[in-house]
Amino acid sequence: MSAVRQNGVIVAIDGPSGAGKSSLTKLLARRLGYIHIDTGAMFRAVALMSRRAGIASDDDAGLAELCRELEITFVRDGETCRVLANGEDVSTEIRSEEIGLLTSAISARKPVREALLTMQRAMGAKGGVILEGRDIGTVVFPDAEVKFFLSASAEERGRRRYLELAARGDAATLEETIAKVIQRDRQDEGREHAPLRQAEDALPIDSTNLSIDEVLTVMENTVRERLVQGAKG
Ligand SMILES: Nc1ncnc2c1ncn2[C@@H]1O[C@H](COP(=O)(O)OP(=O)(O)OP(=O)(O)O)[C@@H](O)[C@H]1O
Ligand SMILES: Nc1ccn([C@H]2C[C@H](O)[C@@H](COP(=O)(O)O)O2)c(=O)n1
Repeated sequence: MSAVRQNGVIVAIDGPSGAGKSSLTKLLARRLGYIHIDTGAMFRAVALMSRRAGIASDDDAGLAELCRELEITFVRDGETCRVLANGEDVSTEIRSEEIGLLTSAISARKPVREALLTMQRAMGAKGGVILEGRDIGTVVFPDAEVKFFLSASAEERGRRRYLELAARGDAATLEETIAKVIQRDRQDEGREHAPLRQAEDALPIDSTNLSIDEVLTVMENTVRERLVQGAKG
């Protein structure tokens, strides 16, 4: 356990698309009174702003300039958290499947990762935070006191995403959705910079056959045990 941070420990939750990271991070943050940092939303905001600016996903100079001018902030709105890009609420627009796929390409670019790495470390340095993403426990905060790697089968993650899309009126089929999940897994795992992988000291949780509440119980108990261990020194 590293030196005690000002506001509590840092919790890292990494894993592939549709594993349940955002759902569990929101619930765990509420239970612990911690701040939820959705790093995927930050990459999505960059992707959205790059598309608006007509910057190609492989234009590293253009993306670097965009990130230098971009301020991403999270603001609480009741039970939800809104994502602002230069003060504009982009919470809904960044969630489209089109932006999701563009984000996977954008997030592979080194200038984007370097810029968001600096922002994420600044957001979480004092602790009392839960960051969810693909590289939190391996790159952003390798010294995080608690790390989880949350996964589920591609079929189960595709099913979950399919239900989400159907609820939004999206006509994508289950087979198409599973294929897109697998495509994004390959892109996130196969990229050169900060690929998706489980940190050696992360607790793996396979949620394929677990409810959200069952996963939450494992996570909360683990964090609280680490907090007690840390308090003992
Ligand atoms: N253990 C679970 N059992 C059943 N459904 C789940 C479980 N975990 C999450 N879900 C559902 O799966 C969908 C995707 O969850 P969530 O958005 O939290 O995943 P994610 O890992 O953050 O995905 P992404 O990285 O693509 O944003 C949501 O509708 C959520 O309610
Ligand atoms: N720390 C992170 C978080 C996200 N990404 C990439 C991976 C996804 O392709 C995309 C969107 O993430 P999501 O909102 O679906 O969790 O952003 C990353 O590379 N590193």
